[in-house]
Amino acid sequence: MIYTVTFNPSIDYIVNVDNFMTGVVNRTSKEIIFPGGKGINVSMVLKNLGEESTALGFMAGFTGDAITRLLQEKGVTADFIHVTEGLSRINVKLRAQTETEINGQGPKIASEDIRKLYGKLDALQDGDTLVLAGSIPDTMPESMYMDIMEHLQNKKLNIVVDATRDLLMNVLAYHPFLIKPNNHELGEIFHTVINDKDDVVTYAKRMQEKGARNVLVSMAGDGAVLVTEDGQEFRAEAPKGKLVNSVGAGDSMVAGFIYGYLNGGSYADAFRYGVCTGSASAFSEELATKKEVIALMDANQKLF
Ligand SMILES: Nc1ncnc2c1ncn2[C@@H]1O[C@H](COP(=O)(O)OP(=O)(O)O)[C@@H](O)[C@H]1O
Ligand SMILES: O=P(O)(O)OC[C@H]1O[C@](O)(COP(=O)(O)O)[C@@H](O)[C@@H]1O
Repeated sequence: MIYTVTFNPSIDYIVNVDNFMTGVVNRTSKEIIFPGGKGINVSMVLKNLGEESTALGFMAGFTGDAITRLLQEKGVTADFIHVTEGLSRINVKLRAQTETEINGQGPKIASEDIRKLYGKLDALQDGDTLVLAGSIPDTMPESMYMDIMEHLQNKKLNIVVDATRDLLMNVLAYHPFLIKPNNHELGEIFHTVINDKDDVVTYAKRMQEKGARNVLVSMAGDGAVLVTEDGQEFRAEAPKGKLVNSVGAGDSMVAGFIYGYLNGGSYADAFRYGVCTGSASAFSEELATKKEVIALMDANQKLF
């Protein structure tokens, strides 16, 4: 089974504003609402690819109810813990001359709620995949994902972590199966600017030295790099296409990687599916469908 955990789900409010200006009233030319948050996006894309998963995490308030309902409509199995203080986030994605994101803080999660999550995680069995993805409300310790990995360390799980800074760095000692920073996040960790794929490989290997098993680094329109625990190295340019909505492209890549790994059985398959699923989401308004992913893979065989 695949489980995703989203500590901080969101409603993604994506607005287009032509000629956006600060300090005045702007009007939208288009607006869309999607359920979001990294683990939730992974679950939704897995569903599109035909792979079942259970989305775990925390919901609060009317926004939490709306996210739960939207997921139900999409047929995603979810088992969220409802918390009482605060609201699930509304994350604003402003598409104007440039793209700007404003991501909220999220509700208060009490220690009793964390105990409930551990209760659900105790049902995981050897061979399961667990995705810990996204930020956590800022009232929570940066050791949160590490604590979960420590709690589960006696089970043989493939744990995927998509997080930034200390939340990510703290888990490395517990040998996550996969981490997926983007090139900017990877550079930030080492206080450097990453310029090209050679740099990406260098710093991805440093993440392996710190404990990560496989490191997938996404580079938006510049493609991706994967270094694996068995010493393989994969590089790919991104498929070419018209960028429509990049929100969720990284999460789609994680879903594609898991799907490719579980169904193809090799890191080469995982990488190919990861890149094409990320790009298929970037090229469409909504998250990638299986048809879009397959079409992109067929058209881009030379990239891999
Ligand atoms: N403009 C784009 N053109 C083609 N592919 C893209 C584009 N943006 C994202 N992708 C695909 O999605 C993957 C993840 O995107 P990225 O923006 O790096 O993730 P994140 O949202 O986590 O920063 C990329 O590696 C690439 O395969
Ligand atoms: O938990 P964080 O880091 O604030 O990110 C949450 C946001 O990231 C997303 O999951 C999209 O992530 P990606 O574009 O990196 O795939 C949105 O749905 C959500 O608003």
